[in-house]
Amino acid sequence: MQHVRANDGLSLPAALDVSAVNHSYGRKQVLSDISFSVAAGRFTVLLGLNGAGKTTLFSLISRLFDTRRGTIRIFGHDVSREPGEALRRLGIVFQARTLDLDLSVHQNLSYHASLHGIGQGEARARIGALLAQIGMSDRLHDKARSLSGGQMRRIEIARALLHRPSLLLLDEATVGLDIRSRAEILATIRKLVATDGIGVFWATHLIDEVEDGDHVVILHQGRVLADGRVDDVVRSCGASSIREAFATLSGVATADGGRR
Ligand SMILES: Nc1ncnc2c1ncn2[C@@H]1O[C@H](COP(=O)(O)OP(=O)(O)OP(=O)(O)O)[C@@H](O)[C@H]1O
Repeated sequence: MQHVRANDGLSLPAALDVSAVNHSYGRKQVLSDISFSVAAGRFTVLLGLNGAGKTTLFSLISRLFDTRRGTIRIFGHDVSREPGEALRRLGIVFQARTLDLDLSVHQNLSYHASLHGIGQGEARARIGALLAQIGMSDRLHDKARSLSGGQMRRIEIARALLHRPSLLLLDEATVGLDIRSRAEILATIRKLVATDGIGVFWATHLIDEVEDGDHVVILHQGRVLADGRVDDVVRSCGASSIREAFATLSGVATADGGRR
């Protein structure tokens, strides 16, 4: 594995630390000895083809699945031993749509706020601020089913931020969206990192969503092939771009079929 990350976490715990994690569905092993960390307050990309194991990894991090081998820590808290402490620091947007289509935007968000024990007045204030941030204040009372795919995604992002997590996980958040919506969502998330200091772990198979200053974890067939700053990973492969580095490491032409 190309492991080029400097020890940039210093004495602070990483936002996410995954150590020697394995996962199998029956006899089929889909994650093999996965280890990497995600620094606080930074945009880190989990890059891998469809089927690489990204969703499985997210299911383990969020504790949808039990981790049987290995450990996962969120800001130093083991998700198996201290799930409450770990998970309250985590916001997650899954690949599959999860809004209740028959409820309004407000109802979808306030239900989530109440699950996190946020009082009604505080929830109203946070919902107002988040909808303003994502440019959707005018849709508060609209039914979720009346929103476009990109708008639904933005509401899901707002919902994931309501309890003010320090680490936000997004699994293929731009899948199925047009180019403009993709760019808007990615820009919204990058801005969150820059202005609010939130750490983001962004899973994608689209190489054009990766920028040179990002950190990247390359996952391929259930194994971590590289982990570090994009420019360091590129250099350590003797490549001229992250696209070429991915091809060199995985033996597959590109993660996204060569799209630019
Ligand atoms: N419930 C399941 N039972 C058996 N195999 C599964 C199950 N879920 C996923 N897999 C297999 O595990 C491997 C990893 O799948 P996973 O969904 O984690 O990958 P991914 O990188 O998220 O891909 P995608 O972006 O297509 O969702 C694949 O080979 C997949 O077929």
